[in-house]
Amino acid sequence: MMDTPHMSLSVFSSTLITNALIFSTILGILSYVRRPCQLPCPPGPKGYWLLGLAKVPLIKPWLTYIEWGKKYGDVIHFTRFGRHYVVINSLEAANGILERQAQFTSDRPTHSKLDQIADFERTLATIPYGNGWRAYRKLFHQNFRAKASIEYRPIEVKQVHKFLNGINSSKMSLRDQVSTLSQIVMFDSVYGLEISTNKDDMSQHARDIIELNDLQFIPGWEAFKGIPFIDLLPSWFPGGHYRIAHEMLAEVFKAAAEGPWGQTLKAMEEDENHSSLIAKLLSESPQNKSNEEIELIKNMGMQAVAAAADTTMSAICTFFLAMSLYPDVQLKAQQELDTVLGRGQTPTFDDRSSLPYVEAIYREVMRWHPALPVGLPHGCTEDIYYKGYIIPKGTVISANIWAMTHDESKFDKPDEFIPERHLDQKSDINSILAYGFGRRICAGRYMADDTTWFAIASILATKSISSLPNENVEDYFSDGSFWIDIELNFGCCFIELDQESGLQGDIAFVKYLWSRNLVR
Ligand code: HEM
Repeated sequence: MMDTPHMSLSVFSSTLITNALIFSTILGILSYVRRPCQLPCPPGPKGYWLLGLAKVPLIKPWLTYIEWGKKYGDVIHFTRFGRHYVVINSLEAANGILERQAQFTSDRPTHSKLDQIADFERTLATIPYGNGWRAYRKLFHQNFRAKASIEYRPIEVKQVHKFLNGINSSKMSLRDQVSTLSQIVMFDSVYGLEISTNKDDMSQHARDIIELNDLQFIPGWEAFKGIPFIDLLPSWFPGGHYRIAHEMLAEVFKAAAEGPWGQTLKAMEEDENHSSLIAKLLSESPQNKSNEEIELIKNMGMQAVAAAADTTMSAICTFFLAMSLYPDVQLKAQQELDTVLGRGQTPTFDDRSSLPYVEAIYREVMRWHPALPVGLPHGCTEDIYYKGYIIPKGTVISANIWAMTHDESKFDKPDEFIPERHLDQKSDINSILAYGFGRRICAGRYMADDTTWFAIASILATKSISSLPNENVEDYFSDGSFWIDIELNFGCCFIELDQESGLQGDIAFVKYLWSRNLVR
């Protein structure tokens, strides 16, 4: 077989299925045999004997899980290639599993050989639970907790004002401008560096991380990782593309960590007034810093930029979309701003508590279209129990944040954008479900909260958003784990899928690797 894009996809896919079937049957038997059987797993779609579900939903999967939930309940279990998956559809169950049993549900499913090839230990979001995660999370927390995040506000103000000044004259699309804003705030804060567009090399590396990772967040898609020896397959062999993709990720992680790091060290040498988080951390007792500590700081910078890139962009783009569709909401917010601040005045962070309607808009943005509708997958390190069911050790657990923020029993007309629903609620960041759960809750949420709120308030105070061309809201959103492309060209989710099938996802993934010349 030739190592070429011209290889027939049908031959490829049938071989892939055969291999997957053999491997997964073995895995299925092993996992079935070792599965504790005193209690049943939660109900869910069964798929094939031992193999489990051949197909998992890849197109807006959160909607399929809501449908499954109507049949199976709010905790759904399925297996794929011998791996156990649980999807949680309700806040009550998320509290019972991810919060109250957090000591056993705070892992990430990144223990395979492929995960090691990808170097997932470099990012806090993907490093397995344990001492490595604790040290990394501690460093992140010290620099991005509520109090520390206040330090970045002057940069947020500067960059949001720059964004507003350029918004009408920029040659970039609105999405690219918002994407640039989301990243520049982080580059400036962490490294003291400015990017001019989201197409800059440094910026592109951060986005490549997101793109290569996108499907990994969808429950069941990454089940192939458990197939024995998959990391050893040559690139031309069916399934060999997974190794290539994971090697690519390692390269991208490295480039994203080393590039801005090197530039910051240079800037520190050349400019004695250079200020940034990295410079601050390096100047604190530099002689006592071990190589491990230096690596951790370096990786934290890369993680911060990558984590902020598409999430913050998604939230701000969602805000633009909502304002274009709900002009009355926009008017009401502008009246509040005019009354509290005076017409044409831009807000400051000190004004936040005096602007309850603007606050409600921010909270509704986070509810209406959460940036990561199925969050990031948690891993289960022990057998745990919930309402008479067992969730076996090793299960990949996903919180369907979308289902929780569109729960009709809690939110009247959940598909509509109604900020008023938050007006009499206590303003507590920890109640924003879009930031996730338990010990793996978003480590950058205070800064994300500041940046997103400040952008929303400043845009409302200075601009009027007119209507966007498309009537169908869902058309503005991509199908994968990340959201939104205002121009409808699916910039966030790198694969357009036309069928709800795991195999289609694999084929689309191979096509993507070919199209980017990533298959060698
Ligand atoms: C609107 C913007 C953002 C949203 C909606 C968001 C959402 C999330 C979610 C859902 C998770 C997974 C939580 C879980 O596993 O249950 C997460 C993890 C994470 N986020 Fe954010 N995020 C945002 C912005 C940011 C920013 C700006 C940073 C960096 C300063 C950041 C850093 C992280 C990190 C490091 C993790 C991994 C934490 C861990 O695994 O221990 N995020 N985020």
